[in-house]
Amino acid sequence: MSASRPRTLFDKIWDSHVVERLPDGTCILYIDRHLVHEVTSPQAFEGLRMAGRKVRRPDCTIAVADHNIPTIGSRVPSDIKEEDSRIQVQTLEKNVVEFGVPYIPILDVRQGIVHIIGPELGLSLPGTTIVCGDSHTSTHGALGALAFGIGTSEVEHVMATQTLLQKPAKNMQVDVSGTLGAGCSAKDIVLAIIGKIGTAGGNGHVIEYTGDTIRALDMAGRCTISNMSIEAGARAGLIAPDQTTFDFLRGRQFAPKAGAFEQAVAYWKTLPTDPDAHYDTVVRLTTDEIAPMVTWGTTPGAVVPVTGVVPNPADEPDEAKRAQMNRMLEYMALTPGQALQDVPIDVVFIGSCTNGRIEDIRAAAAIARGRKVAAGVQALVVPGSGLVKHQAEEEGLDRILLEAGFEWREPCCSMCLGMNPDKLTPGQRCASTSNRNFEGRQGPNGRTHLVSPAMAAAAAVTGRLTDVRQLG
Ligand SMILES: CC(C)[C@H](C(=O)O)[C@@H](O)C(=O)O
Ligand code: SF4
Repeated sequence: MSASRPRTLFDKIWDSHVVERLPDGTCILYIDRHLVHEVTSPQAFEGLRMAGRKVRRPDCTIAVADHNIPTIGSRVPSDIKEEDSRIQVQTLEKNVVEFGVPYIPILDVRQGIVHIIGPELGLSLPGTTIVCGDSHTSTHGALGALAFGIGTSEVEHVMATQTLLQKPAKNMQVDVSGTLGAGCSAKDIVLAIIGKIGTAGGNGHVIEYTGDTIRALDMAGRCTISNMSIEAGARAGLIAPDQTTFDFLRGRQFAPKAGAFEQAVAYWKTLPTDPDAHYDTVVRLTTDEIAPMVTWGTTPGAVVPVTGVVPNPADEPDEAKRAQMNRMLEYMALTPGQALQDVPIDVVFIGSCTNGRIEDIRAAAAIARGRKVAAGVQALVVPGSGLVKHQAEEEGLDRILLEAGFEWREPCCSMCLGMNPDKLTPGQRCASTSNRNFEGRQGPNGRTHLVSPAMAAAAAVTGRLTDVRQLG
């Protein structure tokens, strides 16, 4: 492959990590960083054990438990009540010792959701390849890393070889331009993107997000967008590194230090897509298409501006889509034409690897300040990591939220998915800052409306889905 051909950011990272290209185009890619959690690693470690193999590069591997940890009460693994959860966490703690893998203990302040702590600790760096047995590994693409979610057998393969077999992806550009309107955030951008291209819109592609709206976002916002690339069907998301990225990484625990950092920046500056590089698919949005968004169905693409109404399946010409809409409305207990803002909610969840960063908690606290959670509503705020929690407490955000009647919890995936005690009960309706609204995702027969942190806080104080712009 000629080095002079204009290349995308994706092409550059890919080319620099190919160990071998097989005749059918499949490549063996070198993996720089392997993030490990308790859910998808037990069989992988077991496979190594059976084959008598080691983890080849423990120094490039780091483990943390996040999905199964309670956010309240004892966080000591042997105290976890649910058996599967307890076994997964205890198994991870046993495996990391046996295989010499660095591990962030649950009671360490750096513990948190794997996709929050990667960027936060400087483990996720521009131009690198990052994998994790978790679909939202796309998050790390916000720093200009090629980051894939992988399956458990691939987790074992990476542990054993530090490489991964991958077919090349197609390049997709999603360009967003304009100044974001009042009350809008990165979450609204990505929900609008998925609403436009659909949950299969990115199939087979790696999405690179470009445009002045993306450039203006801080790292938290960029992470939110890249995180949900997977909900658009894409293999990964990418945002070219720039000064915002470099400033964010400087001084972080695992980022290069001193002169090595400046050298790294010089390399990182060569990564952005060359002028005239080819994208297989291009999608453009302007901020005129973005309002505070809310999902009404059970896929992230079933989304409308909060000022909108529940769509009518009768208007959908495609029979299969119409049937799916009917099913979604039945599950969500909504009727066509109903105004979203009239929909009462029972629970609010602010957290997850999509929106569990300090900036998200600040946005929620700004709405909560001086207000009260509506009667009958349970509102959880779950920081994405111990460091986020600590920072929020330094800033007094916990007190603002507690005074308003929100619960302030310990870091974990929490109510993003029902793998720990934080679950919806059947029929409960939740305004959630997480990324998936699938049937039963937050608990059996729970109903999820995906929103931004500010929108979630607004729903908490009014007791219904609410246009945050009305709260000023
Ligand atoms: C449990 C894990 C494998 C899963 C994933 O891959 O994404 C989870 O994190 C999720 O968000 O559904
Ligand atoms: S916070 Fe949610 S989406 Fe993120 S890793 Fe945990 S379960 Fe998956």
